[in-house]
Amino acid sequence: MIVGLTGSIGMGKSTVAEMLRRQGIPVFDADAEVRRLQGPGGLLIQAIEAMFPGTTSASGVDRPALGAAVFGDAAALARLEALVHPAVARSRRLFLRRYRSRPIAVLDIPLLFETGGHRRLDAVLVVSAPAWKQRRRVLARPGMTPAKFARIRAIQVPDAVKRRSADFVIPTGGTIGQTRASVRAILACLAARRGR
Ligand SMILES: CC(C)(COP(=O)(O)OP(=O)(O)OC[C@H]1O[C@@H](n2cnc3c(N)ncnc32)[C@H](O)[C@@H]1O)[C@@H](O)C(=O)NCCC(=O)NCCS
Ligand SMILES: Nc1ncnc2c1ncn2[C@@H]1O[C@H](COP(=O)(O)OP(=O)(O)OP(=O)(O)O)[C@@H](O)[C@H]1O
Repeated sequence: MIVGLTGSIGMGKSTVAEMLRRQGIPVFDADAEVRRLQGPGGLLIQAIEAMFPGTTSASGVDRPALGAAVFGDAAALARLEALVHPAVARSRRLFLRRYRSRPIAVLDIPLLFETGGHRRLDAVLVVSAPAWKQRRRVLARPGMTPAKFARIRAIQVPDAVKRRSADFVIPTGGTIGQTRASVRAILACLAARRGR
């Protein structure tokens, strides 16, 4: 069973992904893959430098600089995505091949709905918290500003739409313990579905 995990900025994807890993479930982390491809010696560095001059150095992509170039400029973001997404898709295929004998493998993909990947999955999990909590969490991050947060929110599929399209919503507005309990309940439900 291939299960997608997604949610908007700061909703708790990484936190839930870690909980799933602790249950022994393989989780593909699309964001980590992007970081690897853009990090020191990463495969995409040269192409990104050619497209966005001055945004890379020996230590890889200067993420705040690249973010400033693409968040708020739809055409620039589309060009970057056209470079990054096929490379991530390749790694995802390798991951799925590697874990194909497992009962469940999870794909943690921030842009699952934005890229239409949800159509090829057996189930989609969406992490969701009230907008004010999302805002408070994100603005507490170093380097984040209200303007940058607004630009990112504007290009993401809204939380309400994601929730409507989910097979399971994982509420992340409460305590970590509550989130962990709902993750466990969903895993039990997926196991029961598999057995049917
Ligand atoms: C522009 C980059 C370098 C900025 O990096 P930075 O560390 O400052 O931000 P980070 O990656 O943590 O993203 C911040 C938030 O924006 C969201 N976000 C990132 N890229 C996109 C995008 N193309 N569309 C919508 N939201 C996005 C993330 O999910 C996250 O919620 C980086 O986000 C990037 O390379 N994005 C393009 C690749 C991509 O689409 N990645 C997302 C999923 S694979
Ligand atoms: N009940 C909860 N469930 C999940 N996260 C919680 C909860 N309560 C508080 N948090 C906090 O909210 C933050 C969520 O951040 P996390 O990095 O998991 O989000 P994300 O969706 O992966 O973000 P991004 O899209 O920016 O990568 C963490 O700091 C986490 O500790």
